[in-house]
Amino acid sequence: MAGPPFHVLIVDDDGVQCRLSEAHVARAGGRAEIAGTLAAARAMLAAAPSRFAALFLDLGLPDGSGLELLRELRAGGHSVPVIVQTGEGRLDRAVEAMRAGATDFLVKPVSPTRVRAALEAAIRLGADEESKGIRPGLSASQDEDDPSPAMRPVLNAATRVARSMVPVLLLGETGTGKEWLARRIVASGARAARPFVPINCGALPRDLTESILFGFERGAFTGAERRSLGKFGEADGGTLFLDEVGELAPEAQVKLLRALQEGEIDPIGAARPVRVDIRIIAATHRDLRADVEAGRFREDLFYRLHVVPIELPPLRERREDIPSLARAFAARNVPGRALLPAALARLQAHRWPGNIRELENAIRRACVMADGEGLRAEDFQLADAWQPIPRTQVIEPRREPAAAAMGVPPASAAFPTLAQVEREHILRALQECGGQPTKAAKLLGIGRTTLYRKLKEYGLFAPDSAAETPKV
Ligand SMILES: Nc1ncnc2c1ncn2[C@@H]1O[C@H](COP(=O)(O)OP(=O)(O)OP(=O)(O)O)[C@@H](O)[C@H]1O
Repeated sequence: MAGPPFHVLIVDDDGVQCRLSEAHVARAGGRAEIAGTLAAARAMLAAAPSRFAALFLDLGLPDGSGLELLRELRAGGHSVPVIVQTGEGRLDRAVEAMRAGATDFLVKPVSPTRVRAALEAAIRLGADEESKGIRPGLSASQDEDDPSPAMRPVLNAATRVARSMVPVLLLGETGTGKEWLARRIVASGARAARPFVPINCGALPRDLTESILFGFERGAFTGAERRSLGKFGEADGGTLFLDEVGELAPEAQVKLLRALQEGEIDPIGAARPVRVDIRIIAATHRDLRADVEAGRFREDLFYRLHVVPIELPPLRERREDIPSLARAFAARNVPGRALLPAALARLQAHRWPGNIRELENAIRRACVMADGEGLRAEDFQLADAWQPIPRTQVIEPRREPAAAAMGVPPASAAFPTLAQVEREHILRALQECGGQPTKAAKLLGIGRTTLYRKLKEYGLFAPDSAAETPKV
């Protein structure tokens, strides 16, 4: 790395590990200093608090855990980037380290490229903070001024991870704002000005997954007329948002794991691997742990992604946020149009199976339909939600087609639109199969992914559909 020489403190009692880390620091253009105990590290940091551009911190030290030192540093307002190193199988400690304010964590044995990427990112982070002052974390916006009790821990967790490099896994039903939160996290971190590349893993065609993710060289295969960077290449230096990560095919899971572990990728047709420096934020509405148990998702990949899980509550559990969100969406559509009290009451009473996305769509539609000054309760045609279906329970037949359900355009009652018919037909298939999506997909002659997409499109995802994940 170019620039003036910098100092890195290696806190580790393992001589071999110290030499390895020292070599990495030297290769990156820095100078390493070594502390074999917590006491030595404390003394060195106290003597020259701003001497070190970064710390490598081992957790198991002769006189205690490295976490103690990390906590002391953060409690004292010290923001030096700290790269924690843990032994294999100690990912629980990594979560703790992250919560204590670690910048990144490496699981030993760790590849040299991964160490180098971590070190360079840490130094950059430190330099950024020096020039800009410590970042305050997520900035406030309408619904964050006074968030609901359900959102408070979410926003706090987001603030904590914003400054670090650790992988974050965002959990929550469809439309709860997982991508929104991912962008907020990135916007207040050191990578704010770097690329944010979202990928919907559920929409990756199997045969093209590798080339879309990792890119290819010109002439790598018939039709490869130009070199392609791939999503990893595009996100280099920035953040990759892996949406619906639970939908990744098994082969793609292996490749993703390698990219995360090694910090390098193999574009198709490339002579050698390419080093990438990427922060990963993944999201899923599924119960990934159950997928691991059922053999659908690789356990090792799960642990790589699940370092800091943050769960977004469904909108029905944060009803206090509905007025501010609704007002913000209304203002975005037609500035100055007020939401009348009866309309707000109606919005607060609805179940919102499609969550914030459904609310946003409902407001957008109401803004188009309404002709008065303000939005009235009658301007919102909110369909009853599809209730979560216990497997044994049969859905009550719906009396009316849900014209205003998310994604279904309004139509005259006399002649339903194609979308309405499709929605009703899907509901009937689910009813026939006791609410099991896999069976319903078979019955409908479509793939499970297509069915999920349609359920999502029509706002039909049951609130605990993640728990209802079908068996493959
Ligand atoms: N707190 C918020 N303030 C304003 N808009 C929000 C907020 N949260 C979510 N949104 C908006 O709601 C919509 C849905 O959010 P988002 O796409 O992030 O959900 P998601 O959980 O990623 O959905 P999916 O699982 O379907 O991909 C987006 O248009 C987003 O901008």
